[in-house]
Amino acid sequence: MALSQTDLTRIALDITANLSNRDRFSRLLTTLRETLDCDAAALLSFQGHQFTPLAIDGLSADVLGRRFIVNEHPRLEAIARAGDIVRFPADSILPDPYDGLIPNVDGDLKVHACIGLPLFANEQLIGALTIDALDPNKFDQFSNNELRSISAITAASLNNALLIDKLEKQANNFTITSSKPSGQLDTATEIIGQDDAFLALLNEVDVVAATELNVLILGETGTGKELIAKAVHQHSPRAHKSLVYLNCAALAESVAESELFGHVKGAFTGAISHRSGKFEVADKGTLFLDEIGELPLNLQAKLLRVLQYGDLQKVGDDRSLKVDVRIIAATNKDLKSEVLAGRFRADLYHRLSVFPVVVPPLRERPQDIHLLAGFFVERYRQQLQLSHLGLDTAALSLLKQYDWPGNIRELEHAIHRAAVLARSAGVHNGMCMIQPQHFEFASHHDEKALPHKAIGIKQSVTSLPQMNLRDATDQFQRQFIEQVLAQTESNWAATARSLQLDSGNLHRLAKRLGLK
Ligand SMILES: Nc1ncnc2c1ncn2[C@@H]1O[C@H](COP(=O)(O)OP(=O)(O)OP(=O)(O)O)[C@@H](O)[C@H]1O
Repeated sequence: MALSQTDLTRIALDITANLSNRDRFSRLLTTLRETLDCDAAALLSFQGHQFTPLAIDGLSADVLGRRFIVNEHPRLEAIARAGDIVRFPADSILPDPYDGLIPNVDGDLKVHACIGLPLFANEQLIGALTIDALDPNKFDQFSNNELRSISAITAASLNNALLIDKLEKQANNFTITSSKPSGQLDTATEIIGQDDAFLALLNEVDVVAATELNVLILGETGTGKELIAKAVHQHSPRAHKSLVYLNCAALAESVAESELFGHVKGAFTGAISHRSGKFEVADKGTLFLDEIGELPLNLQAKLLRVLQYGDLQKVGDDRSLKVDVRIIAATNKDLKSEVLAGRFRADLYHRLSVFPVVVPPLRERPQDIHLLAGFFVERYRQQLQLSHLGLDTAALSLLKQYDWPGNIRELEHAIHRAAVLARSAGVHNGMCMIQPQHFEFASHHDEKALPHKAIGIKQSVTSLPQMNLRDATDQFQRQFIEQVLAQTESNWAATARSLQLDSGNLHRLAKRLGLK
């Protein structure tokens, strides 16, 4: 027997230690790695055809943020189906999901020892433990029965943790679903983040969601305000009703009032039929007013009236209409200064800011960078149909050094672009690796605190030659808009005027370029 009673007792004690789940699982994995003398180990939970890493040891930090959809990863699929320990032959042709993800080991993991231990509770698969070693004979000394004992102890611990999570409604695996129009399938977006401040925010979301209070979501661009707004709605008693979205920055002045409140036939030239506004569509549900700081003053007065009395008038109609709508508003502006500057009504501000929620910028959540990076790497691995996509250690540390003025959206775009460049650089040993040079900011990352706006257009044009025309044009537009935005202190309406663009068009362009 290769495993002693003491080893098993040590494993059992580790998981009963009075620690948070996260710490308990990391400790368990460290003990397992030492006991089994393996090079990498991972504990994953299983839900809805997906494995989610809960703790990893010996693997690249970004693995924690990856979400492994079972039918995309043949080894994990084999573990999920097996019902018992799976020992993969050292030369198994099934690709290993961790290929290239063991730091300091060349991308090629092809011949190595790998065992999967499915974890069950009441005959239901709740997770898996995977152990990998570079020496192909490493695990020969352990009998299946010994491995089953480890599996049973781990499964019991995981099951307990999941039950506690459920009871406490812990918010660290918040998932929100978004209904796509025209009968498309619902997609789920997980809100990734384990930083303490971020978990506190998710807790606030849970608390306020249960009430009828209006919510004001504050935070820099790209921090995830829209995702938080969806989470508030989906955790609220209105979840079964609509969540209606309106971007106040994209409202063309001529139709803004009708967009919000609707119009009756003949109200103005072109009003050939009755039209419901967003408020009416959101009746009994939630209206999400994104970029509320951009709402023109005349409409602020009308919005205030609906919030005060719950009734509205359609354009061209004298009658008023009662609506029951919960408002969630979001802005990346400092609304208090907007009030002081006379650009935002104080009374509306007070109505909206009953429950302000502040989403922290990514640079204040440094521990979440590798999670989010892993999450997006796996997303673009799938989208680009690559069998393996890794982020090398230097690239990951570069991501951690950068200050992310465009926050999570910028990180997502950076990973997408880097994945495309890594793919074009070629696949080696079945592995595609994202490296520091695949990030746009790599060349000036020493100037960490340097905001985007300070990067001279001329300077970056000289570093464009390996791009195609479209990417180069996008980059130029992005930087040009950023410079004008900097001059207007992030006032989108003023930026649109300066660029002589319609604000709706600027909004769409900025979204496409990843600026919004
Ligand atoms: N915690 C998170 N986990 C996973 N994805 C996230 C998270 N936060 C944001 N994202 C993703 O980042 C992108 C930007 O998020 P979102 O649109 O919610 O930001 P925002 O703060 O509303 O931006 P803006 O102020 O520019 O409208 C989206 O693709 C979103 O899905």
